[in-house]
Amino acid sequence: MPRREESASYRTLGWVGDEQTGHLRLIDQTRLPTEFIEIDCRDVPTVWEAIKLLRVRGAPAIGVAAGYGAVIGARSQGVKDEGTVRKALAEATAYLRTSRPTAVNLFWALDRMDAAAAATPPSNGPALLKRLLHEADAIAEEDRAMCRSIGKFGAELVQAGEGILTHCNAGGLATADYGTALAVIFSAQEQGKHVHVFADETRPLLQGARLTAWELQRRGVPVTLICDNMAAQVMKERKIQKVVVGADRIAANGDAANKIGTYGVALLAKAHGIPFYVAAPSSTFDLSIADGSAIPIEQRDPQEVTHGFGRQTAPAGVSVYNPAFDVTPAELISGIITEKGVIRPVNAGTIREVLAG
Ligand SMILES: CSC[C@H]1O[C@H](OP(=O)(O)O)[C@H](O)[C@@H]1O
Repeated sequence: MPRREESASYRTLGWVGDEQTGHLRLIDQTRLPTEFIEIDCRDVPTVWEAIKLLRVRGAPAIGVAAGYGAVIGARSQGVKDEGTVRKALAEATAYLRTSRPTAVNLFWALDRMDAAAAATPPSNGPALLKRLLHEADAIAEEDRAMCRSIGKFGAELVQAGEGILTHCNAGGLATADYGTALAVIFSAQEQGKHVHVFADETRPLLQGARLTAWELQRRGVPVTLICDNMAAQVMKERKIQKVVVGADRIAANGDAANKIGTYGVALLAKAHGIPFYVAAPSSTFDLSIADGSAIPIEQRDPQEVTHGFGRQTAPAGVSVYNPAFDVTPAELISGIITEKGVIRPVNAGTIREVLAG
């Protein structure tokens, strides 16, 4: 049963109860900003659907949701027999891997859940399930800590009074808490360095208009919403001194996949001499791929484009191209703000050095 509640401080998602009878609770982000609805996920298909339909979204938040989804799946065929729990976990993680292809955090989290089970010596079903919930909780807690550290390092780059442009939503809603790109802004604000944010609405699903503007308003950060096609003009008018965005998967050389439109913003920033930063935790790096050409780009339902805003906005049968992400080459990125420090210049060597730190 959905819960309607506008709490002063919200929790994007989290576990409620114990490992045997508890469940995942998450804000249904498709209902924001007009409705604050939380949904309780008690089976794996509900978690899968929540990820697929962006009820929960944002690379780190998807990873956290997948971790808890693995716990729900592991107990789905009974808890008593340990072999049954192991088999159910494997089926659940394999299924959750099919929900969305681009955010590497999904696969990173599910790998962690599978590895936690493999590293747990034979015991019994309840003990294994408790261990799995512990791992899912650790993924969430680590993400909270990484976001605050990203905020700390990122805020050092911010000057009071700057105009900062961001694209899509890389706020608390995209993570376990506090965000990545928005963490930079929240942390700067907490240090008394107030900035003005220009938020791209981010078609077709409007994460910027619906979610970033909502988050910033709630925290008292001045925000101006712009259409995606206005970014060049606000840069030309010298309203923007910095761009900070999130990421869904960063290759070993620093090429970064993020919401569609990010690559264009990076090109505009370059053309206007504006620093362009990516903020992402180490769990968003995929060092198994050399460059961005290997990042799978999700293709989404054409109706997201033709039936946005609650009405049909294109002729029936029109051909639609709807990639959900694009890849910004490392040479357009001034620095990558991680929980371990700022990677700059951005290249395979500096990435290895900072992530190893
Ligand atoms: C902090 S990662 C946020 C990242 O995820 C978003 O994609 P989606 O809304 O489709 O999950 C977007 O690329 C954000 O930058």
